[in-house]
Amino acid sequence: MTNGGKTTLTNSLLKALPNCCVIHQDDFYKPQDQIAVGEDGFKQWDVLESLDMAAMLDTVQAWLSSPQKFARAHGVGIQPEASDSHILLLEGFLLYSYKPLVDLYSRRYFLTVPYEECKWRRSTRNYAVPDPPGLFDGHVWPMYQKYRQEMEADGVEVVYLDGMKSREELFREVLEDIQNSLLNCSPEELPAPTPARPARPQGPGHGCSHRTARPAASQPDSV
Ligand SMILES: Nc1ncnc2c1ncn2[C@@H]1O[C@H](COP(=O)(O)OP(=O)(O)OP(=O)(O)O)[C@@H](O)[C@H]1O
Ligand SMILES: NC(=O)c1ccc[n+]([C@@H]2O[C@H](CO)[C@@H](O)[C@H]2O)c1
Repeated sequence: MTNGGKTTLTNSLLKALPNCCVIHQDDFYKPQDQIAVGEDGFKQWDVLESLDMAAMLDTVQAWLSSPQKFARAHGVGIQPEASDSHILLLEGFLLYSYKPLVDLYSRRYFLTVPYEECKWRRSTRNYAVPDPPGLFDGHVWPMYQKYRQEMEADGVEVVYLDGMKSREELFREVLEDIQNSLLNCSPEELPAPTPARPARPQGPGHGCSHRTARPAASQPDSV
């Protein structure tokens, strides 16, 4: 959710994880003159239609087709000795409402804070386009509720994170979880070609999509 602490957490993870790239959803906002004005009189910054999600998907696909090339193009140093895994972090407030992306994720995290905290944090922020008076209660919060309800009704599974925890605690919690999922993707645990893959906790996803595709014979014993 807005002001849950996504950027703060993402920046810490980015520094800690090897071969890690990030894509920020806010970078895909349409130009301001293409943001509709709703019946409520507010510019609709918090609806999916205000973002160029096709362009965001293209960027994710570019990473999927070659994480090394993507990392090089974005100035991320490759550390081949660290592991042969690559990680892509997506950071944004409407990541689980755009169908073509929903099943691509290996892990889905959702930071939440209570209404009062969210409103307070938001009031301290300076966005490129400042919030007009009444935007939070008239648009931001209702849209947050709407999209979250839809996500839950659609059965999109997420790992909820309590955004009231300290920055450090959240960082440790998620870092550990990511490291565990990397371990669970070690070659000896990759599914054999014929039997069905055991159910992953978060639905189909891409599972080990962060692993750079390599011929099985050349894979190391562990990540
Ligand atoms: N764990 C935390 N505890 C207290 N304050 C936090 C925590 N994490 C972030 N903050 C503060 O809350 C505000 C929002 O943080 P941040 O920019 O990371 O959120 P965001 O979810 O990316 O917001 P946005 O809606 O702009 O996408 C900032 O002022 C930040 O310093
Ligand atoms: N990044 C922007 O251009 C912009 C402009 C106006 C409002 N916002 C707000 O950013 C949040 C998502 O990070 C949303 O709640 C928008 O209201 C962003």
